[in-house]
Amino acid sequence: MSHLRSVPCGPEPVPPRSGSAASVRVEAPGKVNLFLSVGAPGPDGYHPLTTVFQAVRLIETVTARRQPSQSRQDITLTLEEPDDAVPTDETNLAVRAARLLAQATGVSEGVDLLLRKRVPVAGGMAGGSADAAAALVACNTLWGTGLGPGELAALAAQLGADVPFPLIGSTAVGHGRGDLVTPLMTRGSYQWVIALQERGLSTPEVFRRFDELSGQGPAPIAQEVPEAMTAALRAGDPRALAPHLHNDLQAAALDLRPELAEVIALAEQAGALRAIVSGSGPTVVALVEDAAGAQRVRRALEAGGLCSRTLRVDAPVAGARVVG
Ligand SMILES: C[C@@](CO)(OP(=O)(O)O)[C@H](O)COP(=O)(O)OP(=O)(O)OC[C@H]1O[C@@H](n2ccc(N)nc2=O)[C@H](O)[C@@H]1O
Ligand SMILES: Nc1ncnc2c1ncn2[C@@H]1O[C@H](COP(=O)(O)OP(=O)(O)O)[C@@H](O)[C@H]1O
Repeated sequence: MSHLRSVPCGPEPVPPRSGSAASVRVEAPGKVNLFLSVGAPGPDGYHPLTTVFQAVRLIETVTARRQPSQSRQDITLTLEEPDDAVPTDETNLAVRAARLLAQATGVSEGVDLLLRKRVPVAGGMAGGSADAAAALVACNTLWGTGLGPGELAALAAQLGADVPFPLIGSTAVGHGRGDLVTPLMTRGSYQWVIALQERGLSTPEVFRRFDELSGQGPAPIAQEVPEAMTAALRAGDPRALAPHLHNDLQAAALDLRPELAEVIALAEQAGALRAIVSGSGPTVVALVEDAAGAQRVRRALEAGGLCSRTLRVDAPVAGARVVG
């Protein structure tokens, strides 16, 4: 089913705009879920969510380059740093995004995409979704297709539940599959220590385990984000936010990867305000008060030997935007 109603889809291909830029570079952020309430799956297999996304300073970069006019008109993707875990074919979310935009707008031009990844792959931080959002914005600019934010969001939702959020970034509430996003007013900056795992977790597998663990059905989904959480975010108060961090998928992720419970415990013992699994995991994110706190938590995690790497990032940051 198409979610896109107002995009021109006529049979006439849109000719390339002469004189426009040869390349467009776009940055888009990864995310953490500050709150994730999951309901029972619907007939399409998708679970209704009430979630709070926060965009973190782990930035994906997609550069869209115009192809020489005599070349085959195609969509190609190259990774700046080759990674076996990231496909470079038609299944890459950035390629799917470019193709969907071309189809929706009748563009016949190709594009070469160059992708620089900084978000851990299959880590529950929506790196692939950020790539798709960045590719939509980059190609919309390169091709001069002129879709507005609402039209891009509708295409994004067709690519994946997590794709609309990196278009807007900052902090937002997600409903539906997580694709219906509304910006949330927040203040201040939040410091996170990110504990990475060598091996990712598959999102569908985590949702499946969630269903298994829920037996007769999960607890009713939270219809709204708890007021205490939105108040803490409005106040810009990480101490007040910490007790309200919540992830319904955490039990499923811990069931699949029991060692993550130790990662969480280590981070909290080292002084993190709170540590939780990010989205479907296996990345654990620890909210810390300041740089000194971050350093203590990173040291403890690295000494514990239960994660492959740690990073320190701040949040929130802006959504997909053209740079350079
Ligand atoms: C769990 C979350 C939380 O933000 O993020 P990640 O931790 O994976 O980044 C998201 O819901 C993931 O979104 P995303 O990764 O875009 O999901 P999609 O590609 O649309 O769907 C992949 C699969 O996940 C399951 N899925 C996804 C979203 C949803 N609301 N219900 C689901 O059941 C379905 O099995 C679906 O086939
Ligand atoms: N651009 C992309 N970057 C990363 N993974 C991608 C991309 N396109 C498709 N994939 C596939 O999607 C899977 C999950 O991607 P990712 O967005 O990194 O994780 P998550 O869904 O946990 O946030 C990867 O294992 C990979 O096979």
